[in-house]
Amino acid sequence: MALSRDKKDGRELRIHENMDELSTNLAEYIAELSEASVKERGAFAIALSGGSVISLVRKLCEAPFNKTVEWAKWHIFWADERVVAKSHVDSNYKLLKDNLLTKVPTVPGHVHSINDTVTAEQAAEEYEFVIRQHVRTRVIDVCEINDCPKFDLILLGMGHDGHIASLFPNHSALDEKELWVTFITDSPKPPPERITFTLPVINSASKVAVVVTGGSKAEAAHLAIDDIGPDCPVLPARMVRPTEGVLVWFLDQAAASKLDGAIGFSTCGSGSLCM
Ligand SMILES: O=C1O[C@H](COP(=O)(O)O)[C@@H](O)[C@H](O)[C@H]1O
Repeated sequence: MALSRDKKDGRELRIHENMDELSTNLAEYIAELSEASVKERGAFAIALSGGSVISLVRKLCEAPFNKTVEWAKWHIFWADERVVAKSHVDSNYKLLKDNLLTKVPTVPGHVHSINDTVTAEQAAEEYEFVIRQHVRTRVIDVCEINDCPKFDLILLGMGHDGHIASLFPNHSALDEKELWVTFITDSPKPPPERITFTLPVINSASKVAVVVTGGSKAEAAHLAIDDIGPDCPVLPARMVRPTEGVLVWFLDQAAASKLDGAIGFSTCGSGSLCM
């Protein structure tokens, strides 16, 4: 069992001894949310990002998840996408297709990737339109506070610089308040052209999970999670604060190594961490 720590403000930290434990715990979490959403609303609307988190969701292709999850009820979106061809190695769609979509019985018509034949600006506009249609039919729930889409789960990774989705530090896209999906053409991490959910959409989700692994992201995890005080740099990951929803951080021990109190994490039995 992973160490689970609840922060005062409703955030939850789950710290895992190794990647296998993390991916199992993440798969269980996603499967439980899927089951609950299907029972309550008849659908599970999930938005995923790209990057290293996708190798961790591969566990869903294994037993028991491959058989128990109601894949036909999944409606799959991307929290961010690189504006490249779907067959390109940088495509977040291709990453998920290769790692999950070709291995479990999702419904092709429920997989909502961007139009890769238009500009980043047009792709963002079209993608927002697609999401609006799904909110209208309540395949995606709606947040009563701001009428934003309320995804059942938004699954994010975090970059070394603290970026989430394609929202990078000090970028004007972080200030977007009206649009649900915006575009950038100057991503500091290649490729430059991307579309991304905006913070209002991310923070309207029912559940947001941020997955961070590896010691090279430990400093960013510390700056994103701990109470740093007024001099804290503005990290996009720190701006993930679901208004009504729940935020869960999934970390491995290396990524958690610089968190306040990390000195007290120790192994206490097979696969467990305790403080
Ligand atoms: O460019 C991106 O980077 C982040 C983080 O990727 P990682 O490989 O360092 O985990 C990812 O979450 C995002 O979707 C992607 O477009």
